[in-house]
Amino acid sequence: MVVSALGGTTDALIAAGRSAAASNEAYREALHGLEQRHLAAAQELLPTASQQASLDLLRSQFAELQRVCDGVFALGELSARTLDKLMSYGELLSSQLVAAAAKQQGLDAAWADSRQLIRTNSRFGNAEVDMAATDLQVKAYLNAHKARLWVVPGFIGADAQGNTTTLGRGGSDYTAALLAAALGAEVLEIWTDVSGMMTADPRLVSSARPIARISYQEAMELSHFGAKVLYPPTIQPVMQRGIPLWIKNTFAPQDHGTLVEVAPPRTAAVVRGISSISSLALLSLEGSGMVGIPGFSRRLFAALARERINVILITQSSSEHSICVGVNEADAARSQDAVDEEFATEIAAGRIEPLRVETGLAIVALVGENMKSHPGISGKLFGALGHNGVNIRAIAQGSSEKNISTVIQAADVRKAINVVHEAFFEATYKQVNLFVLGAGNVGGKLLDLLARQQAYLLDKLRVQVRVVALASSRHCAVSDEGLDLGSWAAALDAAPPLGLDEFTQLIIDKNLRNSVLVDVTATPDTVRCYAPLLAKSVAVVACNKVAASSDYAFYAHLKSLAQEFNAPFLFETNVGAALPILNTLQDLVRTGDRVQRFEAVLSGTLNFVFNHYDGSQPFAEVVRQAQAAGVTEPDPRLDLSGTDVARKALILAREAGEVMEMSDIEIQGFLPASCFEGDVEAFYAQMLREEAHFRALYDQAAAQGKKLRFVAQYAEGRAKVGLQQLAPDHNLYDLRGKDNAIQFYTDCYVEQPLVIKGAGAGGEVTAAGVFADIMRAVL
Ligand SMILES: NC(=O)C1=CN([C@@H]2O[C@H](COP(=O)(O)OP(=O)(O)OC[C@H]3O[C@@H](n4cnc5c(N)ncnc54)[C@H](OP(=O)(O)O)[C@@H]3O)[C@@H](O)[C@H]2O)C=CC1
Ligand SMILES: N[C@@H](CC=O)C(=O)O
Repeated sequence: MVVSALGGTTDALIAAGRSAAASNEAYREALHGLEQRHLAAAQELLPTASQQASLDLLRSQFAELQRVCDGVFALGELSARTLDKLMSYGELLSSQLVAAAAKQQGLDAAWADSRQLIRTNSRFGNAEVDMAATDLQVKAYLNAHKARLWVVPGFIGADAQGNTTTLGRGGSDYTAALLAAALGAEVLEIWTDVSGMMTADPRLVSSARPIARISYQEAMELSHFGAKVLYPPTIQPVMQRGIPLWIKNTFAPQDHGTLVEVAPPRTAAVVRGISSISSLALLSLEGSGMVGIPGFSRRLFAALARERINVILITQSSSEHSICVGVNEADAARSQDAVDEEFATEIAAGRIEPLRVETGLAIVALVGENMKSHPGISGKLFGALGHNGVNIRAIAQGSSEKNISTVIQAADVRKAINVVHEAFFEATYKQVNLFVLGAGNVGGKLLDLLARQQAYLLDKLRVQVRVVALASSRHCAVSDEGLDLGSWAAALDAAPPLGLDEFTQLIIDKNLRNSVLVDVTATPDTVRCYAPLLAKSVAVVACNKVAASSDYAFYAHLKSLAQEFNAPFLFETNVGAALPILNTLQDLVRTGDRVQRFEAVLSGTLNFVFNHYDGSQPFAEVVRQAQAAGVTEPDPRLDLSGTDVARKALILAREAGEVMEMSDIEIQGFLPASCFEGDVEAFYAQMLREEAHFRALYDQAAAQGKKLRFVAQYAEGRAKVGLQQLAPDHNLYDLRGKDNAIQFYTDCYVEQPLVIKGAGAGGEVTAAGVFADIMRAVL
């Protein structure tokens, strides 16, 4: 049984040593606290009658420890050798206590000093183990001494001169593995405080889960990074002897834990886990003077090795123009000096550049032995990162394909590791983070719809939709866990205001995976946040038509940002609400078809009005009913003037490939100009006064058995919108309620048009269309 120190002891001993070296007498107090803690542990562990020997032993060892620290205090210096000696007390004390307790339990137990077992070199602080000597010492010791249970301090060893050395933080696991290997143990169990190796660092990924079985190679790859469940060197000794290694949780022994073995059974998951390492610096040695000349890499690595700088990742492009290595950020400055000195002549001659050092980086890596037989793994990895705006600075993959490493900005690690985890672990749900602007007619319906569908999405699609921020023009509610959609209105009412720029910055700063801006306002203000968000790979879903019908240059800029940054910019509901009009048009264009012309009824409001108005009640009253039914724009004059239809015609023409501005659309209005003087109430009042005008329009059409329809027409680069009287044989005659309809004539649909028809306005259907766009953006 190998024992590590009581929690926090090693750190406390280091701190005590450092204060002593800094002439700070606080070390005495610290040692006293540690002593009390160990004495209390002894009293708790052993029966009163048999405590004395252990208490005496502890006191004498603390007296020794005190003398060592007094020496450090007197000298004002803490050497690596003395620090190793200081640190060793943690394990020496705890293991002697455990040995005493084991004997008390009636076990045939004995304590062995690992300094007599583990032989190392004299590199104090992180000594290297002499495996052969250790093997011999362990066997010789156990042959010479007899006990059924040996209790041994972990973490420490001794050099050939008998000086105490340490094996690196977490080194108790390593001690156990060395002993298991020397003894040819049947199994090695590591009892720790987590239930095994996890698919990702659980501090970063809440859905990370324990890995039941894993190969030595995979465990080695995972143990280097992230949540260090296992001290990395631990695996080597047991792997060489094929000794199975269990990682179990002391606090949940019933949990399965992780079995590390030669060949775990194949599972559906080709990726076993995802590792991450922060505080990385990328060193780039570049220059045309390197191309085709052997020896540059040897000199680069030798310069780093001389400084004892550990290289974490290596990559070189086939052009040989640059070599790139990843090192610990703490080693960056020393690396720069060492490499620039090594290549001083070539740098002076301009053959290579001084070493370029970039800090603030991190590695996210996929680990899995089965990846080698599966194409598409790296594609999926890069796709998942790319879709979330995570820029990959460097890539490394050996031909064994056990590990695919990507170097990214440290600020992106949490997002990156989560999207990669979502992409590779089926049982994991995908988290979608919404930032919603607008909670009016459509916005409110959307939030209620999300509330109703949340459970379905989680259960059936494994998608967790969260509204992280919700803003109206006066309030903004934010919740990192996602707002409770059952009470969004109360949360919004109680929330403070937030400006649009701050709202935009909030989305960028949160840097959450699968982020979507949802614009369900009608204002021109909000569209200014689209470009900065798309440039951060945040998807934009808008039923607000302002952006797509603004200046062509702005519309085209947003479309190109969406393409460049892999961020969907979706606005299906801009035309016909949830009817699949824009998606169908995009399919036509994508497949090389060309729209020759289209004819459409695109205003739910006007269709509602002309379907309900027959002179039996005032025209203005029917418009009010349309507004009450939620089909009009917040300002109904946009509908009645034909502007809303013109915007839709413009968006359709642009999506068909036309470069067109709003001023190119001919709007043939049918309302007297007087209706547009004043505010919305004045508008209604004036329509009432103009009732005769509307009655005349209706009567003329009805007299010929025709219906009034406000029609948008586009043909060969020209578009117009206006009121028409349609006969019963016209495709756009037979429309109910707030229906929209469009007929496309294209190179493929020459005689019989492609017709799309159905409810084309209203809060519910529009909300459903926005919801569909959100899903399209993230799935
Ligand atoms: N109705 C329909 O059938 C269809 C509608 N649409 C589009 O849906 C959009 C929304 O329409 P509708 O829901 O009726 O409009 P509403 O007027 O009912 O709601 C608009 C919402 O936007 C909020 N808002 C306004 N300015 C800002 C701002 N600067 N920042 C944050 N929030 C803001 C408003 O807040 P506050 O209450 O504080 O002012 C309100 O919550 C429109 O663009 C419309 O064209 C698209 C297709 C069909
Ligand atoms: N006000 C619009 C709503 C959808 O865009 C309409 O009437 O069609």
